[in-house]
Amino acid sequence: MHGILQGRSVVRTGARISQNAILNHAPSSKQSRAHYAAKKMITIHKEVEKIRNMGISAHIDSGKTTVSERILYYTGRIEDMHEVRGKDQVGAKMDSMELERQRGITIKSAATYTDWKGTNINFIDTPGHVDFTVEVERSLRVLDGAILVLCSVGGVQSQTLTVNRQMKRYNVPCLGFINKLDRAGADPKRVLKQVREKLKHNAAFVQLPIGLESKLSGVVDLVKEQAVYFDGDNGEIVRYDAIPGNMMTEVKAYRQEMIEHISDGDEIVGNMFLEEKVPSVDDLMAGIRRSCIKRSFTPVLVGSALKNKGVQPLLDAVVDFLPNPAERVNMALMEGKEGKTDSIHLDPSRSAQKPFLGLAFKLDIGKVGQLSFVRVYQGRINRGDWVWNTRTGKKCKVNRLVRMHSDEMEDVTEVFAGDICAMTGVECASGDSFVSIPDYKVSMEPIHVPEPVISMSIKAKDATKHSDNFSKAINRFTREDPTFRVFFDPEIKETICQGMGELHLEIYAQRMEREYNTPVVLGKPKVSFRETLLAPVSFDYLHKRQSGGAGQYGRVIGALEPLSPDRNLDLAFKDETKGTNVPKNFIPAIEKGFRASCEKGSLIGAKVSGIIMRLQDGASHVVDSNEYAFINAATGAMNDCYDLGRWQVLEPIMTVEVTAPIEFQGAITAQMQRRHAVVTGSDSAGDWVSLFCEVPLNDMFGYSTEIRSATQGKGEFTMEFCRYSPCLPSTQEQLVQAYQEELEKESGEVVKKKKRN
Ligand SMILES: Nc1nc2c(ncn2[C@@H]2O[C@H](COP(=O)(O)OP(=O)(O)OP(=O)(O)O)[C@@H](O)[C@H]2O)c(=O)[nH]1
Repeated sequence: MHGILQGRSVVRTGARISQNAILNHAPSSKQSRAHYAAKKMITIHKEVEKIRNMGISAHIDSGKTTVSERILYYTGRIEDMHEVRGKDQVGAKMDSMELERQRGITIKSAATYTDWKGTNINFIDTPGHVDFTVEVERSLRVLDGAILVLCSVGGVQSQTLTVNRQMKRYNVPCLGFINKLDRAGADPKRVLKQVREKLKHNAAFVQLPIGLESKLSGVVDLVKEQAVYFDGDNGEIVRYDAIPGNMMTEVKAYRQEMIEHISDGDEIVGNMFLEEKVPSVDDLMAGIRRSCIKRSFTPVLVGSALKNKGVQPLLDAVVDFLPNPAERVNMALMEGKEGKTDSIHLDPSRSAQKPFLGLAFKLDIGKVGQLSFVRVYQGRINRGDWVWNTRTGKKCKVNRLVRMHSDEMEDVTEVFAGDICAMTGVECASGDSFVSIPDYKVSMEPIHVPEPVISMSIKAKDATKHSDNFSKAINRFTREDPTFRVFFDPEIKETICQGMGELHLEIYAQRMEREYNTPVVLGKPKVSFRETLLAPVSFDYLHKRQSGGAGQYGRVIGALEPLSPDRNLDLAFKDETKGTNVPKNFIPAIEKGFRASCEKGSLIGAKVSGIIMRLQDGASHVVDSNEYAFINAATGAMNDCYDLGRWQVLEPIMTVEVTAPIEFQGAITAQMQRRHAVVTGSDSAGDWVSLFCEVPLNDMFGYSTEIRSATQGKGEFTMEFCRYSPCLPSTQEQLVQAYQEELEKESGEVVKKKKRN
């Protein structure tokens, strides 16, 4: 009853509004320039209630960049809209890199800010490919809310699960936006079901689509009970109208469902529900806001960014439901007594009363030098101020303070808690904290950086001509991206790069050629295996050299133990010595020797992890003990452990989702089984089937070609890192044998060279 009455009242409001069609954004050809110029002068120093820091995250190709482009257009930040991979060859604003525009994918997250109905929205468009996952990770670390974009056909996909985990890790509230309702096969109800079942969200529609696929004409706002249409050439005129008569029953049912879900997530609306009181529109709006911020309810909106439908209500929802910076609890670590750290609450007020604290979450090294993207968590900072890096203790001057608009910079003089800005002149690594007072020993928790899983050899095609540029490029890329690592392997005399996937490394190779004029050759991709210990092993090693010259003396006694499987990528060291047999000043040298020995294991020469060295005792000499002696003692102890311990190879296991027309289900299942997959589930929608599996990365090489040929080019797959697990005994045997042969070949060559000499 309630719903229908509300609906009628909206018919009147809608009719009134439709006559005076609201222009949320008016860049019609005549007005556009004046409108754009006026909008460009955005007030920066808003009160905290008028700020939103939000991200747009999703699985590959769900439409994040297209949504961002519409947001920029409707808020007057850009004059024209361009499509990702559009015919005009311009590309979307947020995909500013040439390679992004060419390939139609987002590689780097891009930040910008805009203004919607008086609220300042800072937002970051993030990549969808799992290879660039660190970009999503660090963006979500500093944002207060997010839009989770879902494709109305694809639904919840593998990368949606990753993004969802990342949001959970940083407790980021989100709105769901089911995009691409214009596509054939669009099924938003199925997607909502998946959001509930697979992502475990207490979610409900707050909008319903009016028509689907080619008949999509607008959306129904279930809270305010009105239809919303998007008129004009680019959907810039938002027209509110009465709900179509044929949708009344559906609207009533889904509104009731929405109220029930809000009640589950919000106490106040929940009590009204129990007392059978009818919540007003304001009650519902407030309830959605409270529960969305608490992450106990996820409002789901719908639309089609490409067809310009549903983006303005999405912006309204960002303002109405996502938190302002003061509504998030931000904690920092404070150095306490005796090396202990305490968690402290940060003050979100936009004033200079409390000391400044900012987190550098991303670096971009370009023409202006290092541009450090910083989220301000407390206090204020002015251009020209001095700041201290809490990790290095270094003091640096903020030469320039800017706000980013994709690849453009706009200078500002000061920023406050809640702002996102970029600074030049400050030296840092991504994840460093800055403070304005040197003895303010407070820093933000670091950003989670996933371990690289794949490696390839890399070299400049013309090493003599391009060695300088090659080093410059490597230096820049490794500083900007903590998941891209490069090192020289002296044994095989090759430079090795490691990353999150083949695409990740290929993109860097292409960027070297484009941006540094240095064509490079990549070797075959190799999996980054690990080695770990199966059972504890004790050590007692004396390193002694006391004949002639300065002596060396150091003895270490203790045990090497495996860590629990959930810590199989960690290395730990514990000093359990009592007394002064091993003087405390030599403990760091022992740890150094231990960690250096873990760089290369004895089975296959891979990194060693998942172990703890417990140092329990040892011995020293008054004259001959020094750091070097204890480093050697630790190395000797590790060599003994390699000989005496039982070791095992670990390999990266990937979560793989294969999608193909249903007639190929048998073929893709067989393919996966041949690749030692463990099938964890399957799902079908219409004529398509999705297979979910866990597969060793080592067995996934060449799969893109194989799936294409087995499914007439129709099948596709996505994969992402899941965990490291022990590899099959047969795989371990093969790897060990190959490593032994490699070693023999090398030592054979050494012997031959010596003979020739
Ligand atoms: N039919 C339809 N296509 C859309 C819609 N939104 C985006 N697309 C298209 O989907 C493709 C991917 O869009 P993007 O905006 O690049 O998606 P993305 O999520 O940013 O992509 P990545 O960052 O590479 O993961 C492009 O070809 C878009 O034109 C939509 O609402 N309907």
